[in-house]
Amino acid sequence: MSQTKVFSFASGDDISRALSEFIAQASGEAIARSGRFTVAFSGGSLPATVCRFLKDNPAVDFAKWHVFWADERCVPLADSESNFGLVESELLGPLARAGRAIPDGQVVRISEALIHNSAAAAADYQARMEQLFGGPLPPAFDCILLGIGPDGHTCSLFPGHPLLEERAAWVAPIDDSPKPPPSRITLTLPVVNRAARIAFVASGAGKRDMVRRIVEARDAALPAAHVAPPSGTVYWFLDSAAAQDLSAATTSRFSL
Ligand SMILES: O=C(O)[C@H](O)[C@@H](O)[C@H](O)[C@H](O)COP(=O)(O)O
Repeated sequence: MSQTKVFSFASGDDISRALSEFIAQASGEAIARSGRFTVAFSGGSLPATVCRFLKDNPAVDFAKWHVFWADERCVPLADSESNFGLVESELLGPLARAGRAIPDGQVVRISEALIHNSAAAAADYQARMEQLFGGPLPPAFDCILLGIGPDGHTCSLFPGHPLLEERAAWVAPIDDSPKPPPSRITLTLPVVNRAARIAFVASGAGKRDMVRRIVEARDAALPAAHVAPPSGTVYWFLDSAAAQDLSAATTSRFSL
């Protein structure tokens, strides 16, 4: 059974400070155990929220990080729609300028040569994952950072989409994403549900009903409700507006 911990914070800065501590701890434990920290980022508002203080956290040994994307849009890396681009501007660039760069070979981007063929891009991305993690079991990331959409999607796993049933591929293509752009690659549930830690990050009143339906009602129509790693923990980092519809008993004081 996966464990769930739900934290509510007064401000966006408080969420970002807590995420910086949380990720520093996850990274420190993983590096002490295995010599590396494997992490996957989503796009949307998440990279800015996660990296605001993290990029300056002196406790983090970024040289040991291996960075992946939970989902990526099939666009050039320099495109404003690129999820890589968000993490580049919020974390990778600032770290490099501060002399604390994550070695480039440990930053696993979508292959730009394959963005016009999402199936090939997904297969290539999975092959590069396999080089690091081996097989045949799906990779067990140390930490996956997820957002939720207004329809309850997470990664690029959308309500009612056949990709929710994918059990073989670790990385899958999607060419009919209801959220633009339509062509993307995404981690699948078998990978997401092997992670040691999942952190959902959501803020704003627009997410409050969705958060309640996922966290309390476990509404199976919502992809994010399928995130339940049997040997991992799911953490929710919410602002008070997004947490507003949750019962007081659901949230707990932030502690690591
Ligand atoms: O590529 C993407 O679109 C994202 O990875 C997506 O899954 C995102 O995390 C959610 O849509 C939430 O986005 P917001 O945090 O911006 O609401």
